[in-house]
Amino acid sequence: MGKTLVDKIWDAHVVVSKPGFPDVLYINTHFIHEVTSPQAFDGLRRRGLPVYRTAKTHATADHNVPTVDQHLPIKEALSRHQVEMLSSNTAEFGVELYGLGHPYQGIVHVIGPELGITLPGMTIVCGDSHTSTHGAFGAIAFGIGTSEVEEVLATQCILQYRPKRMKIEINGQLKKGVVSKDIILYIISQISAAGGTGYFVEFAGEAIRSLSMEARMTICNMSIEMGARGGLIAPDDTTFDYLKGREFAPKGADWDKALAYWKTLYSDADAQFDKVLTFDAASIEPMITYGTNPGMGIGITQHIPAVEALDEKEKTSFRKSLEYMDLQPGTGLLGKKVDYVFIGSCTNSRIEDLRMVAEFVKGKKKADDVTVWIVPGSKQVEAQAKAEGIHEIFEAAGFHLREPGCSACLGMNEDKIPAGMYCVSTSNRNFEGRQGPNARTFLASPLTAAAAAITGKVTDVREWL
Ligand SMILES: CC(C)[C@H](C(=O)O)[C@@H](O)C(=O)O
Ligand code: SF4
Repeated sequence: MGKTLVDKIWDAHVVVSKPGFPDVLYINTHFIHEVTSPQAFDGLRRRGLPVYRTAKTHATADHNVPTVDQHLPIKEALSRHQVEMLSSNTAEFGVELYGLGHPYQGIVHVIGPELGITLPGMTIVCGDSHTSTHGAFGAIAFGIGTSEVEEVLATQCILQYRPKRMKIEINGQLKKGVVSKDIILYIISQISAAGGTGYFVEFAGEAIRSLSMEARMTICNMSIEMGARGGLIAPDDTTFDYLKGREFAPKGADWDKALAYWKTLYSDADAQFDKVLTFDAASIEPMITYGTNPGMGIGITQHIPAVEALDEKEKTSFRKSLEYMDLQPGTGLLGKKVDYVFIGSCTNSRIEDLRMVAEFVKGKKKADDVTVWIVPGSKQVEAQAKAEGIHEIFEAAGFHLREPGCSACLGMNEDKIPAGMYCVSTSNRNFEGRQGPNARTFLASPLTAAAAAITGKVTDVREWL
């Protein structure tokens, strides 16, 4: 019987496998950032251990960094401390750091792919749930906890049970105004924020194949928001073209050898999945969330469900969620006033996202009472945007391209959405307090966010295209 892609990669990395125990899995690449690494380094120090493979460990500062005046000392004491600890720990243990001021600095899930560190067939971990992003290259990539970060730093291996495999096929073609963020918000709205629990999800089908690498990353990034352990997409020519010539990608004869292997990385035609779901791309419209988990999403023209339409057990959390959002069941969101627009995060802060926004806002002005934050995913994205004149289009529209970091995706740095305010956000989580205490989040695509920046309201971007 054939193998799934997940099994092919898994089997190539198992060091020890014993029935009834987790496998010992070799890890090709370990990304670290300032939030989940300090205790792991403390643990190494306590045990007197070095980092086993420093060259396979890559560090960046992203969560706690400010997104203006990065050349000045960080104002918030806790954030400053976290970032300083990453600098001293990486220096002590010999790990290269792309810290503030470095031309490669950025959100960990943006810099791995753009530097060609993330490659097909790899096992990749990071003490961060959205490590699933790297699965877009046909890699097994998943988030781990702080004690596992220590385990991987010390051994370059991790103990893991083999996951169940799910395939999600998106057939047909996307309609105008619908982009990859809408695909993933749609899937999660259909299967719920717990619908992928215990699975590694392979995304397939014509609509996925036709996506760029950056659009594929958006999908895999949010696979964990349906509870999955990770998501991945089989590599193809789009993947290989994206990787060729990148800083850390193999070169010359090494490239040819790697390419020959990468071409074997697909699920065999007769491979068995534990679950298969199929959706039609044409039935997806621009999506927006109304609640406090990413599964609470609707097509932009649709209405929030009525309470009566829900299961008894869902009703209480649904009511609580709408209370937090100060929204009424059974109503639509179109025309709802918006206070902030945040375009950024490891879901949607790459150059194609910024290009998409720039193309839409060119020649338009932002609404007077909306604050717009556009935060590139990395220094390289920022430099590219400037080289293309994208920052000037933003300035003319009334907003400013900030400096790279996680920013308002989570309230862990200076960029917080004030209490009670509504923010259309291209990030991946809309939990209570996620963007700041009592802030209210509408998750959407960069296009839908750009439209809200111009009108100051929740808007159906298709009316403008
Ligand atoms: C801080 C970090 C551990 C966390 C995560 O794991 O995802 C953050 O990146 C997030 O998006 O909530
Ligand atoms: S951008 Fe947001 S989701 Fe991504 S790593 Fe940073 S905090 Fe987590």
